[in-house]
Amino acid sequence: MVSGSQRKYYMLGGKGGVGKTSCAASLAVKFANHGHPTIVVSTDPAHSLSDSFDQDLSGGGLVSVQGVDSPLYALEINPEKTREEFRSASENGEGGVKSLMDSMGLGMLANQLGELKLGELLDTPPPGLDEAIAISKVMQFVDSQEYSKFRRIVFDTAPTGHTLRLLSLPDFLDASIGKMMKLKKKLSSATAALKSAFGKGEPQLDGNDKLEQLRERMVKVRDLFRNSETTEFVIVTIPTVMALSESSRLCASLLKEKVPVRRLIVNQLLPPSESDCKFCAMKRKDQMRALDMIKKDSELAKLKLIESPLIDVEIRGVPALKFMGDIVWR
Ligand SMILES: Nc1ncnc2c1ncn2[C@@H]1O[C@H](COP(=O)(O)OP(=O)(O)OP(=O)(O)O)[C@@H](O)[C@H]1O
Repeated sequence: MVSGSQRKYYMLGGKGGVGKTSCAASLAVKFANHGHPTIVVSTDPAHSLSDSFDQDLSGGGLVSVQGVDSPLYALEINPEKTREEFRSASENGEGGVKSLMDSMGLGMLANQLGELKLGELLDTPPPGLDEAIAISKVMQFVDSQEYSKFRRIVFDTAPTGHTLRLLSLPDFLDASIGKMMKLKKKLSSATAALKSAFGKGEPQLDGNDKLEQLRERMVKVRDLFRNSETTEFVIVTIPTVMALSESSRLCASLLKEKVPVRRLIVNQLLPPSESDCKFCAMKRKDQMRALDMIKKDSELAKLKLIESPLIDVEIRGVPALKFMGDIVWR
C-alpha cells in the first residue's frame, strides 16, 4: 500500500463502531510517515475523525495534522452543506429554464420538467446522496493542480448501508440528471427557434452548465470507485457472526458493482494470553468460531485477512494511531 508514487485512493467501510475511523486514521498516519503527502476525509455524517486524531477538524476545510513526517491533512465534510449546494445548483438550472419559458409565454411546457420529479428527489434525498456529493466534492478539489502533490487519499466512509446505496447512486443520478438535461435541451431549442423568430437572439441557460458539471462529477466518482489501478475498498469488521455476515453481503455488493476489494480487517481480536480468565477464554473461543466462518464464506475467503488485536488503550492521537498502524498495516 505504501509502494509507488502514483496517487491512490483507499475507502474504508463497514458496520458502525467496528473501528473504521481508527483504521482509516492509522493508515493515513502510516502513509504520511512513509513519505506520502496524504489527505484523510470523513464522509460519515457522524464524524469521529476529530476524536481519533484528538484534534478539532470540524471547520469543513482541510486541517493539518501535527506529529507526522510528511504533510497530512484531515477533512470532515459537512453533509448538510453539500446537499444545500446540490439543491441550489439544480434549482438554478430548473428556475433558469422556467423563467425563460415563462417570459416566452410557454410556462405550461416548462411544467413538464416537474414530471422528472427532481424537486421530489431533493426534498426527500435518497440515503447516500449526501455522501455521494461529499465524495464528488472531494474529487473536485483533489483533482486541481494545487492538490496534485497528495499521493494518498483515504476515505472514512459512512456505515455499510449508506455505502451500498451510495454505489448505485451515481448511476441513478447520472440517469435522472441526464434525462432532465435532454428535456431542457429540447425545450431550449424550441425557445431558441421562437426567440430567433421574434428577433430576441439565443437564450442563456447558465443553470444547465452547473447541472452538467455536477453530472460529470458524479460519473467521475462512479469511475473512481471502480478503478482497480488507483482504488481499493477495505472492509473493516469485528469477529462476530453478525458483523461478518454483514461484511459478506457488503463484499458481494461491492464486487457486483465492480468495486475493487482485496483486504478484510478483522478488528478487536482478543490477543492470546497464558492467564486467561473464564470470560476471556469464552470470548476468544467465540471469536475463533467467527474467524472460521471467514474461511467458509465464498465472498470473504477470497480476501487478504488482516487480524487486528484489541488494544488495551484507547486509540486516540497520532502516537496511538502510529502504534495501531504498525500492527495493522504491516
Ligand atoms: N483495535 C482496537 N483496540 C482498541 N480499541 C479500538 C480498536 N479499534 C477501535 N477501537 C476503539 O473503538 C471505538 C470505535 O472506533 P472507531 O470510531 O474507529 O469506529 P467506527 O467504525 O469508525 O465507528 P463509527 O461507525 O461510529 O464511525 C473507539 O473508541 C476506538 O478507539
